[in-house]
Amino acid sequence: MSVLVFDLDGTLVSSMEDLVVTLNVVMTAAGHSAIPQDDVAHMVGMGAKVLIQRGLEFNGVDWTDADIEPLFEHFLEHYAANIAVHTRPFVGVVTALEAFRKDGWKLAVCTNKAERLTLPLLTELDLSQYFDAVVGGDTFSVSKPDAEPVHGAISRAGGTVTGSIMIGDSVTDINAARNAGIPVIAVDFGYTPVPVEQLGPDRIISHFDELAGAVAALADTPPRTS
Ligand SMILES: O=C(O)COP(=O)(O)O
Ligand SMILES: [Mg+2]
Repeated sequence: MSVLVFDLDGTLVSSMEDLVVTLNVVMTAAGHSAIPQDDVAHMVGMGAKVLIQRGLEFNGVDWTDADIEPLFEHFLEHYAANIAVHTRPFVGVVTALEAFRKDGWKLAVCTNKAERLTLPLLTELDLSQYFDAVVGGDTFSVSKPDAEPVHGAISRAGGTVTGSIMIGDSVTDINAARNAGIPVIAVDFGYTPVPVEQLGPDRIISHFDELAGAVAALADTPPRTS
């Protein structure tokens, strides 16, 4: 049984505005400057702790692990309370997920967002029902681009690595898919400092309407491992 493994932020959902609001609440409360959204878009994809670290570096602040913890706690508290103010599924997501399920695909989420944020966000947006498994950045001891969360998502969804496909928006997802030994489709509307064209995904889509065609084209392609 094959699994479509979806990244979350920048792939299934447009979450940038809510992430920026929370990051800037945290930054300004700690006495640092707010960061413009276009710059934050280059910092998302490795979870909230890395987002905070990159935000501090953007503000020229030297940080230690001890500095990050209270900011992370503040981030979790504020983001959990404001998780879907602006965040919505990208256009065509629900139609595509329904069609894939009808066609017999298992579906999973594999995100670097913490599990305790990921599950409520999916519920809030009425997306939980479509997924056989949800893996967050802290579900396993390692996160994407490591292969383990991708393999974990596939096995928790009841599927096999062979035939499964990753869909993501950043270098982290593309490398995670490569490490996991599965093909990867990149969306070109997500959050990445490097255009996905330069990252060598197996296919690129610009709208969820194009996903079925890309999946069909890859379904019988042997996996690349480099
Ligand atoms: O950085 C994050 O919060 C998670 O991002 P992802 O869903 O793109 O893995
Ligand atoms: Mg992403």
